[in-house]
Amino acid sequence: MTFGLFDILFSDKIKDAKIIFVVGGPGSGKGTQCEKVVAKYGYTHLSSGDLLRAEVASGSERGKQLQAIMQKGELVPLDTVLDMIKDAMIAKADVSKGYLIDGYPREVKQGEEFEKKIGKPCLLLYVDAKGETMVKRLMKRGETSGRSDDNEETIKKRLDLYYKATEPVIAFYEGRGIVRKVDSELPVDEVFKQVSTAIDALK
Ligand SMILES: Nc1ncnc2c1ncn2[C@H]1C[C@H](O)[C@@H](COP(=O)(O)OP(=O)(O)O)O1
Ligand SMILES: [Mg+2]
Repeated sequence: MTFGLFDILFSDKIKDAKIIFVVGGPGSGKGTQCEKVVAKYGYTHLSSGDLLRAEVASGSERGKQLQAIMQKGELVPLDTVLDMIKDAMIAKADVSKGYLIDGYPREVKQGEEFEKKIGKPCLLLYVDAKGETMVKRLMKRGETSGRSDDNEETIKKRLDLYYKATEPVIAFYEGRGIVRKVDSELPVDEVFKQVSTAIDALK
């Protein structure tokens, strides 16, 4: 592996910024909590799903390929997501005190690649809700979200993939002692109290 000057400058810029992974099933409430963290702490919120959907909306060739993958409820290629996150982080490097990386890593390998190319997370926020709760919320969100993956068939696939691929991510970082679980069965503001406690504890 080689490092260019650009990479060195990048790591220098973000080395003091906190990196928080926000992990939880589809519809668990990651986006909802991240918005509140942005408002209270001024962190930069980067949702891998939103970045990908923006690429789809641009109508680019890459966007068309991504659309097909996401509609099936599958994971898009690792390098694609990581490049997008990195570009978005660079764009905010001068102003950002911290980054909320929402919906990434989806699998252990993605976490490892992120650390190699970008840096180490100081916290993994585990937004936990029951499967049935997530399905209910997604079906409701699907009424207005316009998201092509908020339909019953795709939701089931996304949940299966979450349990299979993403739960091991939580176990992986538990080994490092940086996981804080919040109970997202509770009302939004109650969940946010738990989120705040976890963030306030960061040095
Ligand atoms: N604690 C909570 N109680 C009730 N509804 C919640 C909730 N957190 C989120 N929601 C709602 C808002 C959305 O319509 C839906 C999914 O939330 P989201 O933040 O978009 O989830 P995610 O980003 O994890 O997919 O559930
Ligand atoms: Mg989301």
